[in-house]
Amino acid sequence: MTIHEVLLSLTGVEATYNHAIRALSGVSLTVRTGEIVALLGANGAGKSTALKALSGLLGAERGQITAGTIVYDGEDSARRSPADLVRRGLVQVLEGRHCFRSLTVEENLIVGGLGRKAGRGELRRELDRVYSLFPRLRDKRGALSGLTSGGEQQMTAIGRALMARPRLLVLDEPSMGLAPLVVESIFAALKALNRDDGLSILVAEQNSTVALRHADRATVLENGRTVLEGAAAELRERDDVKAFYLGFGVADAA
Ligand SMILES: Nc1ncnc2c1ncn2[C@@H]1O[C@H](COP(=O)(O)OP(=O)(O)OP(=O)(O)O)[C@@H](O)[C@H]1O
Repeated sequence: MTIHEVLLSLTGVEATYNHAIRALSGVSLTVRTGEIVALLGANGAGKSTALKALSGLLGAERGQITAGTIVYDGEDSARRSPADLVRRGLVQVLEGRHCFRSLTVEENLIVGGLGRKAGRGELRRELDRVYSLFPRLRDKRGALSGLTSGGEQQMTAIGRALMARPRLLVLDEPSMGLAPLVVESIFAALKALNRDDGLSILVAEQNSTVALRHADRATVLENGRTVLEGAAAELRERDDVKAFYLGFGVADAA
């Protein structure tokens, strides 16, 4: 996949909740078109807050950006509403695989395409694309989402985001609580989207092993601050990185 211009950049972003709790104190990261970037860090490092800041969702949790800049597609993202950012192709899959539990899998997917003026034929083709990425969803398309497995709900949440035709897909811990084989199939689908459709992806993960295996680059947060940034292949090889930042013990890192 060819990597082009900068699609998203955060520079020195600081953020608080309720004007009191400092959650970010200097986050910088870049995503270029055609890239998969992993945002890594331990529990509470600030990954979710950084994602909410860049997709305009922080305000919904009484959060505020207090310093720094966020530029998406050449524009200050603070000047755009979350819905506007979605229309411009910045689509986020929230942590916790939110699905409309009383809608079927297929209805959930269709909801993702409603914000666009797509004809029936186009919607059908996009549904088929989602089903070819996640064949389990085709089998379960008539089932109520609330009655499907955790992995199927995560696939539905990702599929719904894809129906909005993102340019930058942002995911918050897609591996959370899922069996290793399911996690692999989700990351394999993300990789295929990146390779075949040129989709740019920013994925926050505590599971740094799987994220570093699939990403081009990674940014590591610690206590709300970017402490490291580099090619995923290089970070994968560095034992100090694994031991100090990525939650591996020294024995695991060896
Ligand atoms: N809605 C909120 N209100 C107040 N404080 C919050 C809120 N959400 C997160 N925080 C705090 O902000 C800090 C960063 O949390 P955040 O959820 O961004 O980290 P994270 O890296 O995504 O962690 P995790 O992997 O556990 O989700 C933490 O100290 C957390 O307690």
